[in-house]
Amino acid sequence: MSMTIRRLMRTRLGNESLDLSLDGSEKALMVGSAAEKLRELFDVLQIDHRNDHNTRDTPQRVAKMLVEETLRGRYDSPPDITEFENVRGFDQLIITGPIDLRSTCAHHLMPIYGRAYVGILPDADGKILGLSKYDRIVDYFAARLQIQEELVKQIGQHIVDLTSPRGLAVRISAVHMCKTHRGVRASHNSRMVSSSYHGALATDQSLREEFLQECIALERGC
Ligand SMILES: Nc1nc2c(ncn2[C@@H]2O[C@H](COP(=O)(O)OP(=O)(O)OP(=O)(O)O)[C@@H](O)[C@H]2O)c(=O)[nH]1
Repeated sequence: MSMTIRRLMRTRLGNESLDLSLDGSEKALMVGSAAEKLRELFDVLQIDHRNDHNTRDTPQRVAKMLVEETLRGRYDSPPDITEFENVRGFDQLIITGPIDLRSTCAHHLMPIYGRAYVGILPDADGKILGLSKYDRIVDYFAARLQIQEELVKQIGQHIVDLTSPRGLAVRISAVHMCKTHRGVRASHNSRMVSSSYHGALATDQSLREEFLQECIALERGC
């Protein structure tokens, strides 16, 4: 069996990335295999994708969407980051958001959508991360099959590993369509809020309050 195929066949948790990102030809191979399985699924569901003008290309379309869009955070490398010298030794809380969040529920494969906020307490002797990179990191981890508790932790841990700040907070407020569009059919306003705190933001109550107040103010501004 070729290395390429073996790499594609390795299994991982739904919100973990592969050890190595996939290149274009490996992704094409994955899309083709997934499309074939989706055609089988349509057959099981008695959807005549061969003759139905609406669903004829849907298996291929869905396979491409999964590999290249909604689950791409499993197959791509993490976003490149730009760091700047913290020449003035800035050591106060920075809060960025709202960051639009688009993810997929691990249980029913339904969309999760909402907003993320990141609070960073930089190290005066450390580096400063380019602001847009927080959005890219959120998007990268969201593009997997997720549950919200693990998503906030993955985002937070990645930023801590990259930049070693004195403190970090990640907060997500999101609608889970597995709960609003089916099952219990909850209100479309029903949200889940979860946070992950690291370093000084985990231990210093006043810093957490400052972060939460700013999140509320930023949320109100939407
Ligand atoms: N804690 C947590 N639960 C989630 C999240 N996303 C979905 N869920 C819940 O996970 C559960 C899914 O497991 P099951 O109870 O086996 O699913 P189900 O029988 O279809 O349940 P219903 O959704 O109640 O119809 C549901 O209660 C979902 O609402 C999440 O991010 N965090």
